Amino acid sequence: MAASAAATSAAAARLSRLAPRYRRPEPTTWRTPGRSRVVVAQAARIEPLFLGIDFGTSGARQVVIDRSERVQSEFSSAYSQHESLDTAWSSALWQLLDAIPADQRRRIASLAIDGTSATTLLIDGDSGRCLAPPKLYNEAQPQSVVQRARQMAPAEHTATAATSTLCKVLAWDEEGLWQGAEAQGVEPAIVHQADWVAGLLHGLWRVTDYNNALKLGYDPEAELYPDWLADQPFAHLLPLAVVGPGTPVGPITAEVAQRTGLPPTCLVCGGTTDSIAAFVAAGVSEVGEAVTSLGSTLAVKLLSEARVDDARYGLYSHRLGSGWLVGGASNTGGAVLRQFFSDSQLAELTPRLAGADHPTGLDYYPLTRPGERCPVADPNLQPRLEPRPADDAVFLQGILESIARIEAQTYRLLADLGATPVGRVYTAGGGARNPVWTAIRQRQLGVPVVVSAQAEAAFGSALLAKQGYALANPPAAVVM
Ligand SMILES: Nc1ncnc2c1ncn2[C@@H]1O[C@H](COP(=O)(O)OP(=O)(O)O)[C@@H](O)[C@H]1O
Ligand SMILES: O=C(CO)[C@H](O)[C@H](O)COP(=O)(O)O
Repeated sequence: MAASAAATSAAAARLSRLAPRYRRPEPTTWRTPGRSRVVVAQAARIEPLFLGIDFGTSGARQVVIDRSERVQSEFSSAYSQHESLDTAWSSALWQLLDAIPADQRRRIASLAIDGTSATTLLIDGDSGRCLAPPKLYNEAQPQSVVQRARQMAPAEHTATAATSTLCKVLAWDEEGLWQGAEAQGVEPAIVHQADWVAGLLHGLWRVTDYNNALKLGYDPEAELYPDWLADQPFAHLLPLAVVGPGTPVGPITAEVAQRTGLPPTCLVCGGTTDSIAAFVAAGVSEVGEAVTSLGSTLAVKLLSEARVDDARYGLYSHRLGSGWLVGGASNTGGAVLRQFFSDSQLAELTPRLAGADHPTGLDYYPLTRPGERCPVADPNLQPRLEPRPADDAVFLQGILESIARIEAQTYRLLADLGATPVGRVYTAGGGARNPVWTAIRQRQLGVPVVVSAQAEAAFGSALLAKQGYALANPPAAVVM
């Protein structure tokens, strides 16, 4: 324990030395002749822009917005299928940054990144190099590891889910991976996908946000690692700084500024998870309003007065400012659709669907492979996609209806467990573009399903970047 305590203090000392190098530009002051007033005004500056980057399952997207939150440009990049995950993610990042129009790139004042939740990396804490293949958000870990998590964490804590970040850390612990790296003089560290991508830009490898840290076991209310986690022999691997989404962290490195053309003062801010970024994008503010992310997976986020945390059903509560986002994420979703239909085939088939007034009666559980996270946490739940009708339009509607049924079941379960009942649902992700699916979902949910002006995760991260810039650049004081 002494060794790990020393390692923790050494790592903490190193991070403090790496404290965010961000220096607020000094406002310009001058004395107006003949009068005692001092007017403090910001130096004339270029109108800033804010960049949000969403690292989803199938690809990454970015949005650039201005102070009025108008979209100035956007771009997406599918991940290469022929590279390691981390290489595909870094390639996508540089492609996205290169795609920002040059006249906008030099005005990017801040950025924020969201990623898939519980996608976990074991890295060299000095260089960010991966020490093992990343473990994706939906990769369930062995039962032996789940048992260890259940022994150390509170009952039904989300960190005890087989797909949790904690279980992934315990799997590497059981394999002796971090211990082996340490024996070779490497400083191993645990980060999430969004943290790692941000590290490529600011060079800080021990920083995360309290949304991504939830499934590790971090307590976002107390803002600390609880003793049951901090006392573990691997605790020194955990992120040393846990910030709120949109909190200023530090500027990009000089090398990144040189490589990308971003200004050297471009501020990297605390990120979040993809479904929470979508929630931020939707601009939801009323308790009882919710955002369903219909991407490769189905993620549900409901603004609730009461927390709901129950790993049996894959439900947990994320903090967002002073509120609680209750929900969970199912393995069902667009990835199942993509197994059978391309996006263009979906667009072609949708007008042929019978629609909400003519249900198919098909009862599927659409999964790409065995294993479900929510509304039931069962790593062995089998996909159910039979019988397949001869008509693809009927088959497609059967899948859409079944995903809608899982979504409605999740919201009902949240209400049964004490969450504020859902009153309105916004939709994010690729599935939001399907009006027939929206009508089917509305029939199942029994509440309005509305399209928000913006519900894309990248837009939500851009709003977080704008927030971080404002925190680092408070309005100038005018002293008369
Ligand atoms: N017209 C459509 N109707 C329903 N689903 C669609 C449609 N177009 C695309 N999708 C689905 O959207 C998903 C991609 O959404 P996206 O938000 O990019 O996912 P992710 O960010 O999880 O990779 C795909 O799995 C695809 O099947
Ligand atoms: O399914 C996912 C990938 O798209 C993630 O699990 C999703 O982000 C939900 O996680 P969280 O509720 O922690 O945001």
